[in-house]
Amino acid sequence: MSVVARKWQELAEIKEELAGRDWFPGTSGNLSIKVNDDPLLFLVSASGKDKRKRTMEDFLLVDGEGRVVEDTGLKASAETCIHLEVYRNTTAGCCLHVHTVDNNVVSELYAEQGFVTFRNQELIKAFGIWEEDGEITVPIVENFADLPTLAKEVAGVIETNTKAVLIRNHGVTVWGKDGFEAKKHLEALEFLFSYHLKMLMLQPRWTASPATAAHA
Ligand SMILES: CSC[C@@H](O)[C@@H](O)C(=O)COP(=O)(O)O
Ligand SMILES: [Zn+2]
Repeated sequence: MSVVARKWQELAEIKEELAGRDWFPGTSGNLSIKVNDDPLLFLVSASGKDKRKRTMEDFLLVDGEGRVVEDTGLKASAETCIHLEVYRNTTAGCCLHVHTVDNNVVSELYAEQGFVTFRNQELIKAFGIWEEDGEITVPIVENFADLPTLAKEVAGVIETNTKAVLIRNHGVTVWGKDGFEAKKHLEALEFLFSYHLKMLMLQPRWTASPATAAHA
């Protein structure tokens, strides 16, 4: 099996799992997986499709400039430029983007602060953070209809330890060294978002930490 075929299958399986969680409402979301480092080549989902369906046309091969390598008449994800920035600025091997109610609400709650930090949660270990007081911070950027502008915003907040970026009232973009790690990071983050919002609903004055007290 060729590398492209292998990576295609890996991404298709991840897509199916995320679809099973209902994380692709209204054709939203996109996924990519690196096929080659240098020159950069990655598979990215086709634009505007129902990502809950598995077809032979789900992904397109794209180069380091975001250009489709082989014209199949399909369009690569409108947000390919964001995936491109992730590959340019990190060592990611896979990048996942989903719109969920939880990630949208958290992005809106902490938009002014520009980030959200999670502490005191076992699942923080999913990010490879094993310290007693480990924490994970997710930067939040404004949403822009102009996608090259949005991609630059995302690139601008990526630091060495950044694993994800929240886009305000839009969704989250998460990555990992491979498909397994990217999915692990995404699942852990959505757990943290959901826990955070449930605690706030039960105890409106609850704060995960002083650093996330902006809503109090
Ligand atoms: C109507 S879905 C929202 C889209 O504008 C976009 O944010 C998205 O996530 C999917 O875009 P796509 O071009 O299909 O990859
Ligand atoms: Zn989106």
